[in-house]
Parts: sequence; structure tokens; C-alpha cells
Amino acid sequence: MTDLHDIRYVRIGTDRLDESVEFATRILGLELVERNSQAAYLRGDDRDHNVCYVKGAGTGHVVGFEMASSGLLDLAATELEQAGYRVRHGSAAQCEQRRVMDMVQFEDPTGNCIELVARPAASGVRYFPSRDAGITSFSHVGLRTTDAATDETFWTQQLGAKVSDWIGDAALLRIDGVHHKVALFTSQVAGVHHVNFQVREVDDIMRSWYWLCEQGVRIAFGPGRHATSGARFLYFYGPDDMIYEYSCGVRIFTEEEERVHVPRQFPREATSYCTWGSKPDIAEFRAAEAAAAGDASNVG
Ligand SMILES: CC(C)c1ccc(C(=O)O)c(O)c1O
Ligand SMILES: [Fe+2]
Repeated sequence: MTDLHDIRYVRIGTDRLDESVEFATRILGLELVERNSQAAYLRGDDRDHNVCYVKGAGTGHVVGFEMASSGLLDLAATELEQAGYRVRHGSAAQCEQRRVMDMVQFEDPTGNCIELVARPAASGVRYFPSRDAGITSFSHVGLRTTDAATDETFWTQQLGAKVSDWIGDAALLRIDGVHHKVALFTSQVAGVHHVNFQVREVDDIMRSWYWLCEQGVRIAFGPGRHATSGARFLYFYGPDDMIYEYSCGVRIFTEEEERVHVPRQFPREATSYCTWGSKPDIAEFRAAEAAAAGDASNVG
């Protein structure tokens, strides 16, 4: 069984490379590590990079996960191929673009592009952002799913993730002691829904909330508290309507808790997403509400 070591990066194709870099550095609080004509590499922790904006929206979204060794990467690739998935092995140029020694690429059942990598570049230089948002690490992605049950089976059976909780039929998936590194997010299309950075404390979230509002940044959800991971959160929109999430206090399981944890089933309703009563400004939530209202008016 594949054992994902950690989430490593997201790659976001964009026709607004300059604007994305400006937003990520001036607003979000990432550090620009490298910029060339085709891509920009940024980070919110001491790793080489966590976010790479790639020129051309057609490039789409990619989520990269680190494997603990090249041997385990090869094993994972073989298992995926045996299960009928089309696995593309990364060329030298693709490995170089990702700053890794080895990589493979495939799609989950929804069509999200996933990469497994080995020996990603480490950095001897510590994270030094241009805005102090209190970011401590890149932590998870919200990943769109058009069929939550099928994607959950793929992530758990094929990639070794475990369900921490469900909201409706969408699973929050962990690959280590952190409550989730992938939050499946029900949608009509594939793609990364949001990119999460942990911040140090709730003060950072509230400070950013006031500041982002002053800057005219569109808030997507929050400030609030997730019922599932217990994290306090704030979501906001960047270029291309990509959503970024700051959160703090995500549940970390001890080894014993992790071993015995039974996933909880939360209903797909507002209090499962936010225990404080914040209302999301997010298309998929609006669509779900409209569908529910339509269903309710048909009852009887
Ligand atoms: C709104 C999404 C799917 C979501 C739900 C719950 C948590 C959490 O428990 O921390 C998230 O981080 C989310 O992004
Ligand atoms: Fe999230």
C-alpha cells in the first residue's frame, strides 16, 4: 500500500503570473524563492517551495506529494499501473521544474492531476516572508471531487490515506498525524479548490481578517471554526478565483489516537463547516443551498 509521506506542493497554471506573484507575496505572505519566464516558486515554510505558479491557465492544477524514497515511489507507480491507472514518469526537465529527483504523474477518478515525488530539494535558508501573516507551514489542499465516494476509495485504497471525518459524503483525508492533508470538496469540476497555510495563532487570523478587508480582498468564508478539525479559519480569494485558507489549531492525532480514531459523520449543513456561524461566499455552497431549497419546495 502506498504511503504518502507528506503533501509537498501545488502547481497552479495561470494567465496572470505577475498578479499571482504580487498577491502571494504582498497579500498572502509567501516568500518568492525563484522567478523565471515560465514559472514562479514561492513558499510559506522552510521547504524549497510549496506553490509554483506556472505560465498558462491551460496547465491546470497539480498537487504533489512526497514519497519517503525513490524505491517507494517506484512501488507506488507499479501498484497504480497494476490497478489500471495511466502513470506518466517524469522527464528530467519535469523533475527539474519541480526541484525533485524523481516523479510520476496520474489522475484521480475526478481528473485531478496528482504527482508523487522523491527527494524534493531541501533548503538551507529559512522562510523569510515580505508580509508577516504568521504562516508556519503549507498544510493541506481542498481538492474538488465530482464523485466523493469514488475519490475516497481511490485515496484510501490506492494511496493509503485515512478518513478523519466526513461532511456529507466528502472525506477529510489524513496521511499522517495531522487531521487532514486533503479535504475533498464536492463540485462539478476538477481542480484545487483551496490552498491552506497554517498560521501560528488565532490572533494572526483576526489580524489578517481586518487587514485583508481593508485591502479590498474578497473574503470567501470566516473568520470561523471548523467543527471537524477544530481549526480556526479564514478563506479569501486570490487571482483566478483561487481560494487561500489560513487556519490554526488543526487537530493533531497522537500515534495512539491516530490508530484508534473512528471517523465522524457530520451532516452537510452550515454548522458542520463553521461552529461560529460564518456564512461562506463560495459557489459550490450556493449551488448546494439552491439545490436543497429546490428539493424542499418539492416536498409534499
Ligand atoms: C470547507 C472544507 C471542505 C473544509 C472543511 C473542514 C476543514 C477542517 O476541518 O479544517 C477544512 O480545512 C476545510 O477546508
Ligand atoms: Fe481547508
